[in-house]
Amino acid sequence: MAKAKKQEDDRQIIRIFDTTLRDGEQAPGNSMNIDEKLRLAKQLQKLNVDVIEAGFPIASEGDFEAVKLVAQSIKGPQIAGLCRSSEKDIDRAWEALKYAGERGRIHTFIATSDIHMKYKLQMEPNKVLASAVKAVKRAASYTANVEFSCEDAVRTRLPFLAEVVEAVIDAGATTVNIPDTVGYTIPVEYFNIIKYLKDNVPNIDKAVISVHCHNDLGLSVANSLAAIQAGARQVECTINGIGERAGNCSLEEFVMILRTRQDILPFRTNVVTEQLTPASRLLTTVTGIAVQPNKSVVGANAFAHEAGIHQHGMLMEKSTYEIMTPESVGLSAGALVLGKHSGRHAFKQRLEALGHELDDEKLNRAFERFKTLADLKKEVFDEDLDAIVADEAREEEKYKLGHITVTCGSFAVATATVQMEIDGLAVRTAELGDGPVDATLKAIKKLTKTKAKLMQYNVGSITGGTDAQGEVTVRVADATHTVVGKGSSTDIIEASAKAYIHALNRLSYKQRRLTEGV
Ligand SMILES: CC(=O)SCCNC(=O)CCNC(=O)[C@H](O)C(C)(C)COP(=O)(O)OP(=O)(O)OC[C@H]1O[C@@H](n2cnc3c(N)ncnc32)[C@H](O)[C@@H]1OP(=O)(O)O
Ligand SMILES: CC(C)C(=O)C(=O)O
Repeated sequence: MAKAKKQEDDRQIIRIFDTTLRDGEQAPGNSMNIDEKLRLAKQLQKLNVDVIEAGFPIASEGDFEAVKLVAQSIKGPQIAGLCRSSEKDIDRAWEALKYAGERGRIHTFIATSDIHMKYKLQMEPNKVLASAVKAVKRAASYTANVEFSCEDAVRTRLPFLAEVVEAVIDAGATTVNIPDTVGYTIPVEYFNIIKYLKDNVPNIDKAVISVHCHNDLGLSVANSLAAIQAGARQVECTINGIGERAGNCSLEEFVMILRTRQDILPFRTNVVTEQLTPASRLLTTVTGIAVQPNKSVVGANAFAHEAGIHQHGMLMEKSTYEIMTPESVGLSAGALVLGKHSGRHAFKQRLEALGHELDDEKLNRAFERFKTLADLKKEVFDEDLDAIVADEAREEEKYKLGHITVTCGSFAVATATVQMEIDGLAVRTAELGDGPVDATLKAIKKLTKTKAKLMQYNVGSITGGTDAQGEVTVRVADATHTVVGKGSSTDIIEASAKAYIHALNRLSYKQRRLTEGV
């Protein structure tokens, strides 16, 4: 026992820097409002990540407020905000981050590759170097917690990269990030870049080396792993691997590699891995973007054994086909079955285990919806609960669905009568359509007078069986924003209406903030 504990202590800590709320948000359809960022930040706190990058404060008033709120509310992890190497960005970042005190981290960056310096920044290398040093000094005048990133480090000439790294450490950077901004490198090359810096930058040990890998060639996790083997001690990653273009290194995959291969990897993280599935689900609930079923660690099939030979092996001895347990990533095997006889305590406890915290009013409404659903379905699954919470957690809704009546059939023209509340006023109309869903959405479009376009419509079922809830996801765009809306119900017409109204509410929220300059 003591020996195992000693081995655990001897393993080197890899700091987990979560950038779901910043780089993760940079993927289309993933942008989050202030309340959503705070909900996710609370889950990241439970996950016990070391750093939460909460946003890019100068990007908008909304992002500024979100970083500030996260800095004020979250205890434990450090809170970072990203900024360019310019005084106004850095000053603005600190205005939001100062609420986290010593845990506030200014993360400033500038690109160092020839291609970025020449075409994008249109700056000579010596000017970029001077700008990096000036930025770090400015940031260090506010806090000792300064991270500097050499954007596009992987395509940077190595001697210049080493020169920049040495200079920013001298200027006060305590973490230096070597990003693979465009997801271009491969493990052995990345290992050599980190090793080169370890061997050629005299003051390198005064800072933590961080890595930030994109997934354009599907190598972000493998590259992050190679980097820690070469000496990096912070890994930047996101829940579900979301992020700009093909995304970032997936937090759950990276963390579970270190946990599962303790036999050959002398590293560990502080992450509470049992919170991984709740974190993944909460993100899906917030963005409305599902993870693919075969996604490692958190996909719906990650622990599903289909083939007879596998099932036989599992029945004899789980380790024949299971390299990590579902419980270790927070899948609640053996949890209480929720159904129409369940009470409020079990319901609340299960929601909390899934990462959902609702205030009393929302909890009561969610509980009522759960009971209604339990009357319709034999068993209520975790996925059903996620869908209920997704509906209840919504804030400030302009549009509310009342009733829908649909007539349709092989010989009938589909007709939908929809009743809604708009800003508290009851309104009603009827429309014909090419099928009941089309008629319903047309009626909603008419009532809301929206000019937004429905770009995508998908319907699926949350669980199996003909009593399963249908889950509809829509993508809707107006002139300035694209949003995703989700709705669920055992009736797919109602699920469609809910998804469409959810998207219109999100657009209206964004429009309001734009008009208010937030
Ligand atoms: C690799 C990454 O993920 S980097 C982070 C990406 N995230 C974001 O861009 C956040 C969202 N961005 C925004 O809201 C806006 O782009 C803002 C507010 C940051 C800037 O907006 P604008 O002032 O309109 O500039 P715009 O985005 O069009 O162009 C970027 C400008 O910053 C400059 N710039 C880019 N990176 C840096 C840097 N690290 N340091 C200093 N200047 C930089 C560009 O050269 C360009 O300068 P110019 O306006 O003098 O030509
Ligand atoms: C600014 C840095 C950290 C970044 O996001 C990237 O290089 O991809």
